[in-house]
Amino acid sequence: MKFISESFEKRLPCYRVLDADGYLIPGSIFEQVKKGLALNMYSTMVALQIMDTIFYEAQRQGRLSFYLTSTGEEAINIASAAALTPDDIVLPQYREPGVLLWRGFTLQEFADQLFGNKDDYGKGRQMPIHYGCNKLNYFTVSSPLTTQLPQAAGVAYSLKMDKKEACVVVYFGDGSTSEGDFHAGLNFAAVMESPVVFLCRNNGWAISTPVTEQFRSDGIAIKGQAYGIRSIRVDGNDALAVYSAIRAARQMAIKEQRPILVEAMTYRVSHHSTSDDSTKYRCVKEIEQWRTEKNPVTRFRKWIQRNDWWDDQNETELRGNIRKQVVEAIQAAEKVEKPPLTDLFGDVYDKIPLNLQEQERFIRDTIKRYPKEYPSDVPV
Ligand SMILES: Cc1ncc(C[n+]2csc(CCOP(=O)(O)OP(=O)(O)O)c2C)c(N)n1
Ligand SMILES: [K+]
Repeated sequence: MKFISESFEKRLPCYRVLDADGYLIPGSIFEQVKKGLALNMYSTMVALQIMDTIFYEAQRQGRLSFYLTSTGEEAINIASAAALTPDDIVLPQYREPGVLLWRGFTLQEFADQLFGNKDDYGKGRQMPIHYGCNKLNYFTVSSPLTTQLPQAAGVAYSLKMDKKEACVVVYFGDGSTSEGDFHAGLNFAAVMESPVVFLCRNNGWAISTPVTEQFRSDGIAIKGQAYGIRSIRVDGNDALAVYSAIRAARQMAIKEQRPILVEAMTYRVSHHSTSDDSTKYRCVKEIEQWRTEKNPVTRFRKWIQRNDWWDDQNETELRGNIRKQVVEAIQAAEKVEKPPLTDLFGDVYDKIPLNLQEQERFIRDTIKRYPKEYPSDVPV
């Protein structure tokens, strides 16, 4: 009689290419990244940083109702996006706007969604940061955690039936793996042999819940094996490692028609969102260390600068340009009128159900009674 041990003698290794100081680790195997691609990746990481900083401040000024940054997870966002082709379908959680940025979503399109104006594709019906874009193969962010995983298994199965040269990439956090949908999604994809890359951003925290209170396993990658899914753990703050791992995962998913699980180790440097103060549950020293020494954008910059592809002047120009573009996008989005009130109720159900009809009557009455409390520019 032999029980399988609940623990492993050794933790799963973590795939790395660049060390903490941006030097190539001798002997590491990785996909070459040429100058053009490297500079595009770096510029987009910086754009994500700046977009996050300015939108976050706009929320603090009361101009936006909500915001959430990807600070510390720029390499996972951009390097994974760079490893895909535009035909690959993305099912995001909410901390991956960099994937959309990489695919060409403009700063104006981001700002329009955040302000919920009439140019927003969601017609202002979603909270800020719930981006989505049909033409860029990016499903709309949905707040209920982990619903995107079983959906991804299904979307990938449809690619399989259509014999497409593409896969699905589905993003989620460590906390999301505690939902039943995580297990349903992995098992479904394994059994149905769906070409999907499950990309877990293991950033240590699910709002105030640390991973130590989330699971007793050696992280997430090990769980793939239990479902019969090939898996890897990768340093999520190492853009070259993320790029290579996702390229390989995508290739295997499509060629071998199978799911792959990637666990990217990182840290959520920002507060969970603008509704959170993370210094209430974690120490400031830890946050600062990840913001500075372990910063994925700085690490990648050291590598491109050592290759003589980048200098301080390039940096100043890039940052100045992007800052200007973000501010202009905010100013333009603020001026665009809100969608008409009818859009709040139509366009979801074929026939508007009774409870929604009642809600519509209620809000119209309320606006009539308290006209000063509602913006006069909302067309009814
Ligand atoms: C089903 C469900 N339960 C709880 C929440 C509330 N909630 C929103 S974000 C979050 C933390 C998720 O953490 P994780 O998946 O690790 O992603 P991260 O925010 O760290 O990127 C929680 C609990 C929710 N949105 N949906
Ligand atoms: K979801």
